[in-house]
Amino acid sequence: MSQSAKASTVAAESLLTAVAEQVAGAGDLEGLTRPLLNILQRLTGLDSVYLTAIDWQADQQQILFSQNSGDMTIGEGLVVPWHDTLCRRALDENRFLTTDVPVRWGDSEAARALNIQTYASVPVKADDGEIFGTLCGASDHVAPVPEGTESVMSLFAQLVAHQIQLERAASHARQRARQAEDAARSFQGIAALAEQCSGATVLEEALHGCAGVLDSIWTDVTVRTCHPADEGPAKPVVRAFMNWLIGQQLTPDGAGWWNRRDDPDVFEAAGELVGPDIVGIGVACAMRRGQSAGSVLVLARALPSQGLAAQQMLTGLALHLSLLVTRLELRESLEASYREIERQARLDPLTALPNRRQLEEEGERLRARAVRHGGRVCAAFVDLDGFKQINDDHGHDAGDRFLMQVAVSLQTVTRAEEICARYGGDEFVLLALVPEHEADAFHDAVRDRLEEAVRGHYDLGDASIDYPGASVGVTIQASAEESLADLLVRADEAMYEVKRRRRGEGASGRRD
Ligand SMILES: Nc1nc2c(ncn2[C@@H]2O[C@H](COP(=O)(O)OP(=O)(O)OP(=O)(O)O)[C@@H](O)[C@H]2O)c(=O)[nH]1
Repeated sequence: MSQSAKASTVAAESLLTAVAEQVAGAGDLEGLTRPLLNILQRLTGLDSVYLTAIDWQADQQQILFSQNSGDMTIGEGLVVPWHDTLCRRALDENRFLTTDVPVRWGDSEAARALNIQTYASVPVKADDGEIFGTLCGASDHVAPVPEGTESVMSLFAQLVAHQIQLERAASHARQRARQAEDAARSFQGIAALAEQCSGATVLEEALHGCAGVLDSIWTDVTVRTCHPADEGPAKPVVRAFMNWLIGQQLTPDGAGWWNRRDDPDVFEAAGELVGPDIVGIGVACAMRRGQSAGSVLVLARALPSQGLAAQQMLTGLALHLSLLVTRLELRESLEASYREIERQARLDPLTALPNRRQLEEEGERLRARAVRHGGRVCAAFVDLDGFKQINDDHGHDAGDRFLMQVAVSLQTVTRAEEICARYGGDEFVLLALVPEHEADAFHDAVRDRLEEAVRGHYDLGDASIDYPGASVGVTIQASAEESLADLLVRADEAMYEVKRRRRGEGASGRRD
């Protein structure tokens, strides 16, 4: 091997060693590129060597890293229109080296401005052929670029392209990881929102719970709740949102995000609530028959990082709130039905007076009051004399009409603290609380009151009758301990005593 061949082999080996060291130690694109530019400049002797990036969409080329010597300075960060560059011309002509730039590419303003005479350029290409940028060298004089420079620059360009691809892959992976984290947070958030809605027994409770969840997962937001019943400060914003939705002619799913461009007026209203720096407003409404029954309002000073997921989260929340409203409505109407059934079960269907079951419940309450406050329970048994005859003479319907009118009369003379019930057939019972020292007077007064109430003229449809009156038996508890059942038995007996007397029978007559 000749001396010069030996020398060039040694130079090539030391160059490769230097490059290998730089590549191994490079932490990022800059850490790789700067030493490579340094080696390249020493190797070529060109005034400026640099790496560029091409933005194909913006039609621009930018100097990323450069190394300058002599009079030529190609500044880092410099951006030039791509179509005017020497790189574009070199690429188009597939030309590595040009030593007569002013002659060949005299139309390039950038080359004229920088006074470039010699120019070398290789593309920095991804594996799939995408051109990231160029690796270049330039001098303001005719520079004798050594043989083999093109291969070295191509090798360097490959190393740079490799590094760019690595960094892009890493950035892509980081982005995917962030998206996965965001998605996980969204799912957790939606699960937490669903839990708030499924556990709530009133809408306001769910609205506040969900507002708390959103507040904890999103930063830079103010979360408010709004309910039609409250005239809270968020109400104008929510109303504007609903109008906006209707204006969009969307099927309102009750959720949305919008920005200042969508409706500046809404942002004015929001600004008055929490300050002017709101960039986004989100609303999730509990929908009831196309109207908002209540809402959660998000006023964001920075859009939640979840982006699209943030919208989905509000849509999901609106759905859960709307389901809750439906569930609560169903429960309410079920409860109302139960209450009505319960009420009906305590009423006599013909006269609408309390029936025997309710009489017994109320009677026990009266007994308890008698024990607490002193006093006695008074029971008055009313049996309509000759009722069977009314049925027989005028028919069952007329008998019904008679019973209903008697019930109205008895109800009319029943005082607020008393209870009057249909005990069965043609029997009615009145229960009252009597102060102990008034027992005797009350006994006669209640009997007279009831007899008087029942006696009189009745219009029974096809017929009318003058009814002479009922048998009324009145008893008062012997002591506060006497049971209601015993009291009613005694009242029944007293009534029969009266009935027997009224019939003019002997005292030993028994009930038929
Ligand atoms: N129209 C009608 N009749 C009823 C109703 N419930 C019971 N009755 C009738 O009421 C009558 C009551 O019988 P009684 O108490 O023996 O008849 P009464 O003529 O009043 O006899 P005394 O009590 O001895 O005076 C029976 O004929 C029952 O069929 C009802 O809801 N409507």
